[in-house]
Amino acid sequence: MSAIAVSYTVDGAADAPVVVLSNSLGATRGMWDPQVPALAERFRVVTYDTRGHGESPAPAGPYTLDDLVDDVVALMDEVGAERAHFAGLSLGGMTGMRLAAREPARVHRLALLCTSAKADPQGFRERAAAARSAGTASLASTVVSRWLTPAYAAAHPGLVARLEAMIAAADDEGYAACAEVVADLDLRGDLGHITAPTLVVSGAEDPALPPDHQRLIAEGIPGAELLTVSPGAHLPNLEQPLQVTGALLGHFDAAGAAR
Ligand SMILES: O=C(O)CCC(=O)CC(=O)O
Repeated sequence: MSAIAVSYTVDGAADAPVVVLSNSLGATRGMWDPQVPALAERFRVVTYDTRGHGESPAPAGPYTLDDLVDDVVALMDEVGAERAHFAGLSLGGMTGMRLAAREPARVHRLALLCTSAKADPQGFRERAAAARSAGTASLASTVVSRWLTPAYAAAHPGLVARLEAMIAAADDEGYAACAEVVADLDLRGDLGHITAPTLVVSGAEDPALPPDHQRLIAEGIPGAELLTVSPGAHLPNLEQPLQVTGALLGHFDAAGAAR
């Protein structure tokens, strides 16, 4: 399958270095709302909806991880970014690892949040089957229970409701095809080929992709740094926005300091 034109938003000065932000399974680019304003003070921030999500097209599956990477490369071409910093969470991080390994010249610095080089294939195949048979709404409350720690969710019922609605609005087939991408991938052989300076972020209480997954990534990518956010579950950028935004700013700003 060739690249599709994904839906995206650009914030920040036109001549600033570009940062691309990539969403997790079931989310949209709106998941980066807590990060965009601060990042956009120093960077040209491109957020997009992975195919099958949000306002992007949901072509019939199957998709491969390389299809998702092709979409990012086309997006970078579209916004005129020969090279960009890239941050991705979970599925977005998987896209980022493959992008950085396959197209090293296109990635300046990489941030990988709550992601995995090899996830549980059976669980994601079951998730895909459930999305197809009962719709993404049937998954929403279980998935959100992994995105936030129980205490934070209890204190933020409005956020929980918005996140559940976001998942319920995801295209059933698009979600399923992306879940199968996660089921099929094995990026362990790619890690040693990633040359972009890399920050890996874990949520200490992430029940979806626990910190062991990120430790393996950090050990496999030469020179990678590992940060654990606590308390934090699968979407610590929502629960600990200041810490996660600060870590991204520090990591991407280091490019300027090193110049
Ligand atoms: O979040 C992702 O992109 C993949 C892992 C996942 O679906 C975790 C979850 O929401 O349960």
